Amino acid sequence: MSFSDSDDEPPSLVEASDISQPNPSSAPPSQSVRVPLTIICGFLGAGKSTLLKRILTEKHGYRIAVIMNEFGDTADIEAKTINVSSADDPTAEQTEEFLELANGCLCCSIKDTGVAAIEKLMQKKGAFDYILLETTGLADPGPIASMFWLNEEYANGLADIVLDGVVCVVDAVFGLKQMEEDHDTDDLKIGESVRQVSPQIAGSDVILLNKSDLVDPSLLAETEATIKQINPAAPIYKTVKGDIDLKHIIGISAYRLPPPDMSKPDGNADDDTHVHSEDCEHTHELPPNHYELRGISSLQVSCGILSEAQLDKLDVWIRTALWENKIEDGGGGTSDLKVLRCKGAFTSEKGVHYVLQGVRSMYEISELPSTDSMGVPDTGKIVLIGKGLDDAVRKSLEHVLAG
Ligand SMILES: Nc1nc2c(ncn2[C@@H]2O[C@H](COP(=O)(O)OP(=O)(O)OP(=O)(O)O)[C@@H](O)[C@H]2O)c(=O)[nH]1
Repeated sequence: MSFSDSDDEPPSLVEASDISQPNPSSAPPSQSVRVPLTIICGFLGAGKSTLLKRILTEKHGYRIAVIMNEFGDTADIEAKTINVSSADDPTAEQTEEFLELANGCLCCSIKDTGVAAIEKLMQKKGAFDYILLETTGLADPGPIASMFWLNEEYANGLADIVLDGVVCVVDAVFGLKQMEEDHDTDDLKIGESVRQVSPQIAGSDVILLNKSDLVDPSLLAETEATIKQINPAAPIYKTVKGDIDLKHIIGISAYRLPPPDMSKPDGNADDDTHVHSEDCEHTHELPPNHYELRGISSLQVSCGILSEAQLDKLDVWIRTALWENKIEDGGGGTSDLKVLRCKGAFTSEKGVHYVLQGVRSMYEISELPSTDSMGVPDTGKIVLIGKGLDDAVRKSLEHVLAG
């Protein structure tokens, strides 16, 4: 099922996407295979370009098209420059440039990350298996993610793209300070300030805590704990100069599979998804179910096996929360909220595993194919990330999930 607040019609079933995985040795994908795309966001100077430069220069065997706002100091990479011209856009040559790199990657420099530029990249489909899209340091990934997610209605190139996930690079030196500054605003307005880093963390599926070489372990642990409180569903990897195994950031199918920490009933991330270093002295507590912070916070509610009636009630609850930005608080009143991102995994009494994914007002509840449901527990969990997620919201959701 997929829904958005612009839908007037009853929900309709959407076919599971044909998601391709990176396959370095294979022939170019056929025209029918959708190209996965990962959005990379992060605050100014956090290390996005450094991560992308690493991807563009290392021998990893992937044929990745990287879309950057500018080449910067990667321009000296041994490469063949391709000019792109288009009959309908004579200025394309001035605004875009492609570099074919020795390691098989395709680097695309564009002045903006608008639809037209990405459609132009898709004209070269077959030359790459994967797209990484760097946003500017100020961009909230939510609207861009929405554009690529559930994008069947887009003509031309975009419908051939499937959103794989959103990766946020957080500056280990300044990240905590930036998150604290975000909490100076405690209303329900999102994106009022272009300086906010918390919406980027909230909207991401993986977090890279970069520049971890520059801070002491206690600050690193405190920053990590605060990120977890904003977004408990995203694994956090501590990195130096973007040094990360690509399998952690690409091909994760974040919009198709349950979040990694939901494969465990207690909600804690797998050790495999949480990289510890020898300096990593974890004195911090695991995040509580509800983090009472001004600004963006998160809420996790667990549930047992759900009846069909409960599934219907849950659907109505989510729709009301996401589309009307309010819920009934159980005492005859309503509570205002603003959900930026929601994720969930739960099981029906028929034994069907469902995955909930939501980006702002868009959401989807899809059946998890039996091939992906191995090891997924019958107990479920819903995670909401946004503003106004107070105790009344938690109780209201618990009430729906309890029967
Ligand atoms: N010591 C250290 N320096 C880093 C690390 N990652 C990036 N840097 C440096 O930090 C500076 C900023 O890194 P960039 O990769 O340009 O950051 P960015 O997020 O792309 O910056 P904007 O494009 O301005 O948003 C550069 O001088 C990098 O060399 C790291 O892990 N450790």
